[in-house]
Amino acid sequence: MSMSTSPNDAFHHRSLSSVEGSSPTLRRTTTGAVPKQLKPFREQDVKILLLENVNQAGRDILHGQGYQVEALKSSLPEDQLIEKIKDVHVIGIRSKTKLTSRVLAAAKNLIVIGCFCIGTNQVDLQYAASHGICVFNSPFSNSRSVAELVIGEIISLARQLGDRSNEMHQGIWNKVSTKCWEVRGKTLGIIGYGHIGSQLSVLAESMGMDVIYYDVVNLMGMGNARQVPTLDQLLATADFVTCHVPELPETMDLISTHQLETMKQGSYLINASRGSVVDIPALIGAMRTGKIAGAALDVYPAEPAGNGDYFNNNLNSWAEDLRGLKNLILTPHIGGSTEEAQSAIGVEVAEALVRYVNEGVTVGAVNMPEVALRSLTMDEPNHARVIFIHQNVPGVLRRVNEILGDHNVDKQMSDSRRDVAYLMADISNVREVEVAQLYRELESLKERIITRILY
Ligand SMILES: NC(=O)c1ccc[n+]([C@@H]2O[C@H](COP(=O)([O-])OP(=O)(O)OC[C@H]3O[C@@H](n4cnc5c(N)ncnc54)[C@H](O)[C@@H]3O)[C@@H](O)[C@H]2O)c1
Ligand SMILES: O=C(O)[C@H](O)COP(=O)(O)O
Repeated sequence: MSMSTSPNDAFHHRSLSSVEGSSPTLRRTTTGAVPKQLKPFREQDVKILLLENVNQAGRDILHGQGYQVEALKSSLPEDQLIEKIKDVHVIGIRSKTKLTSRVLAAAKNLIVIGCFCIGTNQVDLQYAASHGICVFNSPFSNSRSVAELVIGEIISLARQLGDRSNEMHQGIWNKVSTKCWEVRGKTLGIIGYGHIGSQLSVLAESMGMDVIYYDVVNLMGMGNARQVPTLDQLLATADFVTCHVPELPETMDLISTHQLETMKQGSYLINASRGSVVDIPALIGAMRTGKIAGAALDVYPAEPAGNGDYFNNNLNSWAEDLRGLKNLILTPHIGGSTEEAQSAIGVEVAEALVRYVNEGVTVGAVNMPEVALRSLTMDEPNHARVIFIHQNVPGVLRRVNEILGDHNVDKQMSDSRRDVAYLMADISNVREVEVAQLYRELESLKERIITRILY
């Protein structure tokens, strides 16, 4: 049957969503049945691609819904990603997979992205929003893990633990105390006092450190920690400087030659935020002169796609210079890699994806307005939930409500964020043929980005 000839057929095939140029593939569960929850399609038709070894706890939740889940251990090169993303309705990634506008343009069926991590800099959030693709992350489930790693690094740098351990592995006994320090009484300077920075502040104070921090926002300090007005003041005062800012144009090379010169002689630098935040050639220079006595890096401008890949000059031209430095701890982006953090993130993001796919709820989204209506129950038979993502321009709500006005609208919520608006409405006592008509009318509005009708 041709899809364009039958309203029912168009409705069936497009009941999850319609994106310009997509090939609709999803169908409803059973014709005419009273849904227990809003399930607009057979769950087994929902295709999910998970990259970068998303935790089992998250995979179990998605499998538990009956979705088709393909999980890969590493990220994919762009050409392979473009091929794979064409088909899927949901993609789950971590920090390495770059979802650029070029990649997303190929994702014709995609309705939602789950970042199973904190950072969302790897996704073109604006492009995604303007194409009706919702993005979720896990804003703080790995914050504690990062803070604990940094505490370990502060002590390791102060005691040159990495070097002593390497020497012992080579059979060399080298017992030294020169330039090895207690951390008690030393000053920790935290750049970016958000979820991670503030956790770290508490842990550092409990070891007897003085804590200062610099942030673009005015924030209350934990314990005795105090905010300083300028980055230069922090750099000139701290014995240990640690970066916990997001990747933004303003944080690119936040620590470069001038900042390293401003730091105290023999101080230490830690970066577990993003690789773009520290100018690594400048750091190499400062460590060679002894200005910086030690450093710990967990993140790099370019990172290998998966385990077993090389970290060398082919990836970053200075990698081998870096590897030759003393008292430098290099870790492969493991700040958030603990069992606790990964399973918590897996559950949190997978649940957000399920809520979005099944109920259209955007609470916690990072690029869409946050909209929720309570779940429908058995007491509300023959309901349909209309989701209309549209351009945020005057007059659309009036036109949408003219269309919905022929039905009994039980509840409705609408909100906007920048250029994109999200409307959700539950209508009752609606027959399938009416829903199909409703769908077509909403789709005909020129401001429409995506229409979904869940029933
Ligand atoms: N290494 C890892 O595995 C790992 C794990 C989690 C997060 N991260 C990175 O750490 C970053 C910080 O995480 P978070 O959860 O603490 O984020 P957050 O958003 O809670 O805090 C970031 C803080 O940085 C501040 N900030 C922004 N721009 C700034 C600037 N130019 N100068 C000073 N302060 C600035 C913000 O105001 C905010 O208070 C994340 O964006 C992510 O990139 C890395
Ligand atoms: O943004 C984050 O949460 C961290 O950088 C961790 O990223 P990962 O999940 O890729 O290890």
